[in-house]
Amino acid sequence: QEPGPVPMETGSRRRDGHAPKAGKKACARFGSSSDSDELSDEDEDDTSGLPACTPLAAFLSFKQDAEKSRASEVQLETGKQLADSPLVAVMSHLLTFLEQYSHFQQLQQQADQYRVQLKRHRVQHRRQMKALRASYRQRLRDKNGIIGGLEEAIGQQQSPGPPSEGVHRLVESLQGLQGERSKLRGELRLLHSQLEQKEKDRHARIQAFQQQIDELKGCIEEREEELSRLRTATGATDSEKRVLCLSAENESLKQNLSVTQGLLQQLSALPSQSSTMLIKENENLRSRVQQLEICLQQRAEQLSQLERRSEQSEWRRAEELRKREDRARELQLELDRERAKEPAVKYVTQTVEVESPVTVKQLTKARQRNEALTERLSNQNERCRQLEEQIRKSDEHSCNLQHKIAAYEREIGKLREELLKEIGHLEERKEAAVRAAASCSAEHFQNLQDQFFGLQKRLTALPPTLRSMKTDYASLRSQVRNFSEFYGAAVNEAKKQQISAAISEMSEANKDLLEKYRKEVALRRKYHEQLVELKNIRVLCRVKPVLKEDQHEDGQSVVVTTDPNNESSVAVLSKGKSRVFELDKVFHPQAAQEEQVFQEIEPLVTSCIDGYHVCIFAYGQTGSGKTYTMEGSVENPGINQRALKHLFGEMEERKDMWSYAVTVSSVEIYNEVLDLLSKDGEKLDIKINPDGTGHLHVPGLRVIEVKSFQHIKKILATARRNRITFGTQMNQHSSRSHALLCITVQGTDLATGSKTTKLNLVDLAGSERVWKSGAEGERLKEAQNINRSLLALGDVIQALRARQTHIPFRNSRLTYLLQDSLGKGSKTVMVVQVSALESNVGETLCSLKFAQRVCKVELGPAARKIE
Ligand SMILES: Nc1ncnc2c1ncn2[C@@H]1O[C@H](COP(=O)(O)OP(=O)(O)OP(=O)(O)O)[C@@H](O)[C@H]1O
Repeated sequence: QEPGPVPMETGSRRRDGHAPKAGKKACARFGSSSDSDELSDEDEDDTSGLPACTPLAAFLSFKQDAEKSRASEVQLETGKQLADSPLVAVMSHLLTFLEQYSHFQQLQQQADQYRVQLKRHRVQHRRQMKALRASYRQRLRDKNGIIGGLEEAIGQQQSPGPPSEGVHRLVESLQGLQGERSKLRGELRLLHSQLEQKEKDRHARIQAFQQQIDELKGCIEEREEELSRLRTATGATDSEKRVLCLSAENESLKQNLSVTQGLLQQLSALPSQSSTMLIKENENLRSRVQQLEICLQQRAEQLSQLERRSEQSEWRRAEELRKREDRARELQLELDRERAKEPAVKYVTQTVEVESPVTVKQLTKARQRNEALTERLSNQNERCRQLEEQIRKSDEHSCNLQHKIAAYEREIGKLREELLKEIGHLEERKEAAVRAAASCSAEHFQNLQDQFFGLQKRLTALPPTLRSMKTDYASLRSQVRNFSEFYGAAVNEAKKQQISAAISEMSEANKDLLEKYRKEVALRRKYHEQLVELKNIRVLCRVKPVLKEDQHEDGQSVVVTTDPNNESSVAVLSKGKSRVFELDKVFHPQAAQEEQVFQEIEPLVTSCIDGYHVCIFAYGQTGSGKTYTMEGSVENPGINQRALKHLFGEMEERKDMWSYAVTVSSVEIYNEVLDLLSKDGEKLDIKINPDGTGHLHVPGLRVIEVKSFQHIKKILATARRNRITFGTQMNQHSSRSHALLCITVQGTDLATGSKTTKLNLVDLAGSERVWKSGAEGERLKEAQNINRSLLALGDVIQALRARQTHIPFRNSRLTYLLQDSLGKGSKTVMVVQVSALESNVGETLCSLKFAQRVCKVELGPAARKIE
């Protein structure tokens, strides 16, 4: 049963586990909320509830379809379907996982929405705070203006004259207002600090909330990862874990949901707190305004009292003035009356003057009194004028004050209206914000509740599914267990069969290979023998190891290298270039005398017994190890001794069929030909044998017949002792001559006749550069002779290579003596000795070039010397 299209594709979360673009965008914006305080309109639009078409809905519809089709399938093919039930169980597993996955997606969406909502609330709160602060500032400014105006008025009142009692009171009231203002300022500061504190608390709470959301998100992501892992992974043992994990996840989801609800309630509580704070502040402001109004009314009353008092004092003054005027008029009238009675008075006065001095005195007193009264009257008049002036001024002042009070009252009325308007506006906005937040919170709460109920329903529906999954899983596990056993047995069987087949195949192949290898070896041997027979000259190269005594120059490097994978090539590094020489065989510096070097020579020595002339000679610069290779040391003998030992061994093996006679002679070519085996070092010469064979011989040369290997060892020791050596700068025991050990083997077989063969073992003197070896006098002469004879050998080789008709054997005693060995029908081996040191690179190159030339020489097929 195919599961059909994957429902995840229709959801807002993609298969690769990334959040959808809108959600991501909201997250990114929320993360960078510190950068921008304002929330864009787009953000506000984004957060209007859950999406209508969720992946869960799509998934559920898909699941229903799948279940329907599954039921129909079950009805149709009951017996057959039972066999496929594990597959169906796996499908239901997968569907449950998908359900969980879509639920995780929903949770994440909710978390995103919470974040956006929180941000919006925060922005709104900030706006409100900002407006409140601005209104406070404005009010403070207005009050400052009012107080400034009052202060100005007081200053104006104080400047013209001495302040009256009313003015004092006004100043006092102004001072009270100023105190009030400072108090208000203090309150405002307190409010500011409280606001800041609240802001900080709110910020901390928002951060804590954000952290919780992040944790929730991380948890959801972990679950997602785990789900994806579970989804991708298959296998029987994981299913049980999956069931446990899912139940644990459901529990944690429940907890998360309750936490989120609590956070939401907190969120919805936040705007109401801010609104209560605003109401309180508004009330405070109103009470302040009322206080100010009361204060103003009091001041108005005070002013009216002042006016009344001033009116009363004016009236009193006017009354007193009137009384005084009346009195003055009465006095004037009395005076006039008195004046009118002048004669009588005059008479009386005269009488009085005449009659009584007492009366005169009384008269003067009366006059004085009259003058004082007149003065008093004038003073009273002056005082009245002053009072009138003062009354006029106080009238003017009170009029001004009344104007100002009216203006203040107007301003206060305006302010009150504005303030009321503002308060009303703020209240409206606050109520609208509270209403919006409450509706939004209620809506979200409702949504969350719905989801919670949905989740609860699903959770209640989960256990039977889990039980069915468990049973399916148990059956699957038993199947898988049986399958693994069966599979293991089958695999073991197959492996055994495979292994045995492979072993038999391998042994067959090995047999074939062995056979082929044997054939190859035989063929190689055959071809090699054919080649040797055809070419009959082989060139071997031996590289001398770097010894301690050779490193007398510091910083000498090794320039000759051998290739372990290619035994016929040697490379020389000269002037930064590597030159490779191809020879028949190259021995590496650590090659042993027996194991490597002699083994290569051994077949040739054997062929000497078989009836061939064999010549082995060592060539190379002085000190390169020629004598070491040919003679060797007492502990580690060279080719000479090993060849003779091998020869005697072979003869011993063939003694039943053959009888052998071996003779040995040894000559040294040192300026002259000398016999190394005679005691006095007799001088000899090379001649053609008079026996008619055309072979060369040295008349007078001591030829010793040897019977055993021990005997020959003694002869070799004698020859070594008699050989001329001197110390040079290149070699402490430099051989100053070419030494030739000539072994003649005469074998006799009654059936086939007899044969005589020669084995020439030649240790040539080393070529040397006299400026290097420091040769002088006798050594110089020796060196010249040596080099001359080696040159002659080079010429012979060149002629042989070029297949010239005339080979210049007679140009030197060396070539003359080696004529038989280098001529046609012989088997020859040249061992080229080279030094690996950089200081000898020139000589090494010369030796190797010569060796390569020799390599190209063909002596023609070897011929058995059977008589
Ligand atoms: N393969 C080797 N292993 C160890 N020592 C060696 C080897 N080859 C040469 N020597 C040492 O190097 C020194 C010089 O060698 P040798 O006398 O054989 O050189 P040479 O070519 O015969 O020189 P000359 O032509 O002057 O007689 C000797 O002391 C010898 O023991």
